[in-house]
Amino acid sequence: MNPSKNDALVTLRAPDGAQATVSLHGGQLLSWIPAGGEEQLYASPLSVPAAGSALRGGVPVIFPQFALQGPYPRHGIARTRTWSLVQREQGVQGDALAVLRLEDDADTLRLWPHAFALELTVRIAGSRLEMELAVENRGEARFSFQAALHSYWRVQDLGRVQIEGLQDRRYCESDTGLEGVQHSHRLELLPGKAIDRIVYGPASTLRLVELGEATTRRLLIESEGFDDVVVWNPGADHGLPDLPAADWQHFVCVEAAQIEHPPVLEPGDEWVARQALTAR
Ligand SMILES: O=P(O)(O)OC[C@H]1O[C@@H](O)[C@H](O)[C@@H](O)[C@@H]1O
Repeated sequence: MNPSKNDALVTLRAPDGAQATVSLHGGQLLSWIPAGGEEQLYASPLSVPAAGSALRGGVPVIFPQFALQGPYPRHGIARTRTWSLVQREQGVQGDALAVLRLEDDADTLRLWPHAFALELTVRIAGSRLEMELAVENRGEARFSFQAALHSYWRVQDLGRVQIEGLQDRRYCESDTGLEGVQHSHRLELLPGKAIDRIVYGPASTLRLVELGEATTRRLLIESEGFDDVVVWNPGADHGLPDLPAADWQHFVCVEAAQIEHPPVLEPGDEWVARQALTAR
């Protein structure tokens, strides 16, 4: 990501040195550096904010549709819109937080005919990041939706990465429709080979583990309210114009998601889900 081309960045700094950057374009967390630690998120250097398009990297918000599982724009309408900053606090509780909001307007109503509000809260302190997504029905008719926090976790070398905690869960490969059950505790990624898998609930605590020469990096991923998880990497033959050719090996998406059972919201009702990350 080229920050100089993005004048809508909100930076957060906690008293202990933890830092984060959020883009109003897409309401998207782009960077998270735990106190005394290293960047945890991948953001493509070829991705620039542009009206109607999504940034590649960080944590795009998927709402109200996952991928092309319905008639609306791919991954919904939130990641391509400009959000507002409604609250920013630094140091009050020893942490830093930002609250971003997106409401329906004439454009969103053309794309998805419902009155809604989304609020994304990002809070950092020490080695922890918390993200909360709230969806409110501001209209007069009920609606259902899918949602995800499409998190691009930065890794040094995808070949050394495994995801722990998905055992005994059903999955579906999005590209082939192949269904199965994840039997082993560890999902090892095959470098160069694409993976695009929805793992269905119930939610559990996951660990992203990268085995290094000298040290092992661990990211604890806890979610609440999101039943499903998407594991995605486009592989070596990705052909994505906004991703450098070799960068597939420097991230894996582990997305907290609500896909299989879309929540139904009555007028005035709210749905809230969270993910919390701890870097170790
Ligand atoms: O290129 P996009 O629209 O950002 O989508 C990236 C990927 O996002 C993942 O969530 C989907 O499972 C993949 O199918 C998709 O390719």
